Amino acid sequence: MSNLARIAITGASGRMGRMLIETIGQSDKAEVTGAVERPGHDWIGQDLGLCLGGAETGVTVTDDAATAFAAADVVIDFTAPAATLGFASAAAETGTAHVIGTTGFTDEDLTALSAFGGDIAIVRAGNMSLGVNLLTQITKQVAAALGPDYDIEVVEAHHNRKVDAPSGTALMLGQAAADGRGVDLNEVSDRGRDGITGARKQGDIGFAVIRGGGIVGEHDVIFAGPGERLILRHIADDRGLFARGALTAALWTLGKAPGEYDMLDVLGL
Ligand SMILES: NC(=O)C1=CN([C@@H]2O[C@H](COP(=O)(O)OP(=O)(O)OC[C@H]3O[C@@H](n4cnc5c(N)ncnc54)[C@H](OP(=O)(O)O)[C@@H]3O)[C@@H](O)[C@H]2O)C=CC1
Ligand SMILES: O=C(O)C1=N[C@H](C(=O)O)C[C@H](O)C1
Repeated sequence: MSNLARIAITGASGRMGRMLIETIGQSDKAEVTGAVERPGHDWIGQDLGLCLGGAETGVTVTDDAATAFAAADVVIDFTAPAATLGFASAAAETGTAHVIGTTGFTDEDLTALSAFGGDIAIVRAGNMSLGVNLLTQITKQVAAALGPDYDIEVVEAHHNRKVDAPSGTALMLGQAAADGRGVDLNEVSDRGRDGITGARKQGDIGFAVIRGGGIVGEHDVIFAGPGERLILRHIADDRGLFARGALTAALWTLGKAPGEYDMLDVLGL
């Protein structure tokens, strides 16, 4: 019997789903034992490897999440908010840990997700990379050190297929800046400027969004002060970065008590 961690992938045909399958395929610690797609998807009932244009894997793509999750130790989920809520419920039913990379949740979604942390280990992060999670810590530190005459702006750029804005990463960085300043992000965030907006309000944390081409993910945190600007930047060069982070998180959940965790917990930052 294999001692590899058994992983189910949701949204298997998506950009991140494919990258996760490739990354886990190269790992000597884990294997893909389940692949889930939405009902009616072309891949349902087909062998996962053949769907991806490779050799047969023996894993049949399914729309029955509960059955796929029951045969796995952990689910890795990069899909969409409504889908992830359903998958969290199924994972809680089967007692399977859930690693969530999906972004674009509302506050209500996040409250609903939290409830499942009582049943299973959930790791959720808007960005699974070491660099971005380190950057949240640095952002918090810089925001705490600089006074209110340093305006904080978060600028993010992504590919033209991305459906949510600002990105999950931008929101993590904005939250870190707000934490550093000891303020509530909801009260200071400025997320859309157009027309006669009036002057910038001191203390606001602004968000600006660029969408185009195949940009994997770029984030700047700008501290614009009197006579100087400090810019903290992260650039993701390829999606394998996020998949490797998600695999690290998945392996970390093995044997973990139920609860809500993030990548700071996983990475020990
Ligand atoms: N945390 C991180 O580090 C990262 C997070 N992300 C986030 O991950 C998410 C996915 O990104 P990406 O892979 O680029 O997006 P894609 O659109 O390429 O992939 C999403 C996949 O999820 C599937 N899906 C949607 N709803 C369901 C459902 N109900 N049941 C089963 N499958 C479903 C889609 O299927 P269909 O095509 O049929 O809709 C698609 O295969 C986004 O929220 C993105 O922001 C991305 C990269 C890194
Ligand atoms: O949709 C993406 O592609 C990405 N989404 C995440 C986000 O919303 O921050 C992470 C990464 O930047 C890529």
